[in-house]
Amino acid sequence: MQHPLPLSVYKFGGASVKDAAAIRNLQSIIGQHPTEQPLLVVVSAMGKTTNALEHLFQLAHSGQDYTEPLLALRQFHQEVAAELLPDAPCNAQGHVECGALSGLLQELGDRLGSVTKGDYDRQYDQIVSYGELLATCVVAAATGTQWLDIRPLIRTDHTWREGRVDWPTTERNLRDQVLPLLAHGPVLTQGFLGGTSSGQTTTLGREGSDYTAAILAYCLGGQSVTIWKDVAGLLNADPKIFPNTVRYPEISYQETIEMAYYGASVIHPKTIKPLAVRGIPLYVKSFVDPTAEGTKIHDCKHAGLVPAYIRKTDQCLISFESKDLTFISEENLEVIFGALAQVRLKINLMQNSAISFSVCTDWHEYRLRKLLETLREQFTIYYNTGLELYTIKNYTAQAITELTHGRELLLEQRTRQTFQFVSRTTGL
Ligand SMILES: Nc1ncnc2c1ncn2[C@@H]1O[C@H](COP(=O)(O)OP(=O)(O)O)[C@@H](O)[C@H]1O
Ligand SMILES: N[C@@H](CC(=O)OP(=O)(O)O)C(=O)O
Repeated sequence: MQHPLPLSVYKFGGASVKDAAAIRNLQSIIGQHPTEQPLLVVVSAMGKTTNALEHLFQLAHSGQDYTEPLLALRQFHQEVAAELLPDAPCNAQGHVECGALSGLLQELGDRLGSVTKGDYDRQYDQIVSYGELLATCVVAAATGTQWLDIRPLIRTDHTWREGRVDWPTTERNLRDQVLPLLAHGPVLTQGFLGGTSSGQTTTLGREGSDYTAAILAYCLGGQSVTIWKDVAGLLNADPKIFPNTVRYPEISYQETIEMAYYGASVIHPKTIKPLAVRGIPLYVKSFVDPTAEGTKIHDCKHAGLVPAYIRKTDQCLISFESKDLTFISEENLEVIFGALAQVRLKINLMQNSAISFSVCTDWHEYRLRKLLETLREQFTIYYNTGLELYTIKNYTAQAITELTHGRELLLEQRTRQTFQFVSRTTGL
């Protein structure tokens, strides 16, 4: 079944649903969408709920008491629901009836109670996914949109915490199940979530709701995706870190993919590819000023973009030296790459010299420990933690001088468009 009019996909992240006032603002934004045009809305967990769920899961997994933080999470959702739905009836416990909210909160408590030792990543997904389920329940009730459980539709493999999408099955599921619903008005669903063939919940990687919006637009033939943020659009740097930022009115998929890859946290790195493949434009707009222009990301050419600055914190620089002072050969590199892939440490930057090979990765203590266990026999390994990785895209000599001034550079690298360095954390 094909929808007769072009479909728009809107995505609202944690900041845009952080409390009742933010959800009313969301309601006003979707209310301005032409009623005759199909709209699919993707919503993330409210505010910092995903962090709170991670914390709850860690407590449960390590056998510690989680009663208070669970109560706080319950109360937060119930209070927001009560504020948004003042006329709704209350249940036997005195909580406002808000779709499946009470049932989901009960389920979350039960699941936390049955967390067992081991099997960390699979159990993480079963718990942390409640953020999006709870948020969509509240937002759908408040906005009168159709609530959709996305987990049986976005099919992934069993890579817990970073499910890999089975595109043909997902496309078939979405077309069969979602297109008929869109004919009856806006549909609202969860970002970040998927499900396996055996019906278990997976997550798509932290901050993965942008990616969900792209999956939906790709599979359903969307005409555009709009992600609503607390910034004016895609800027040349994170305004929370760098002063005097500049907005890009339009920018290519290619430039954006590179910025996201280097760590610009405004867009999840996996978001762009599905959109580029089907030529679907991505708009980044401000939920604070919804009529402002924002940024259009599409297939365009531009000359002379201003330099973009990206900082990745919590970095670790690992250096491998061959024990017998032989050269770093292809055989050695194969072993190192294999071990990095096995422990799921992603390389953010790498460099080799005759007897040493260095990689900069995100800091994950447990994964690094496993890496050291695997490679200790074969290599002498040094590592530094508490580092930052800076990238300047489309750099100028002046941009490099200003950013590196007064810093000790542990490693630097330059291509024609990109300058990167690793330094100790000092702040800007
Ligand atoms: N290049 C950039 N342009 C705009 N915002 C950026 C950029 N890089 C990082 N950010 C940060 O991204 C934030 C918005 O993304 P995020 O917090 O993930 O939103 P949400 O979770 O609400 O979807 C902004 O508040 C800003 O601090
Ligand atoms: N709630 C998830 C997924 C997500 O994308 O969130 P946000 O849109 O708020 O970045 C997370 O915090 O990782």
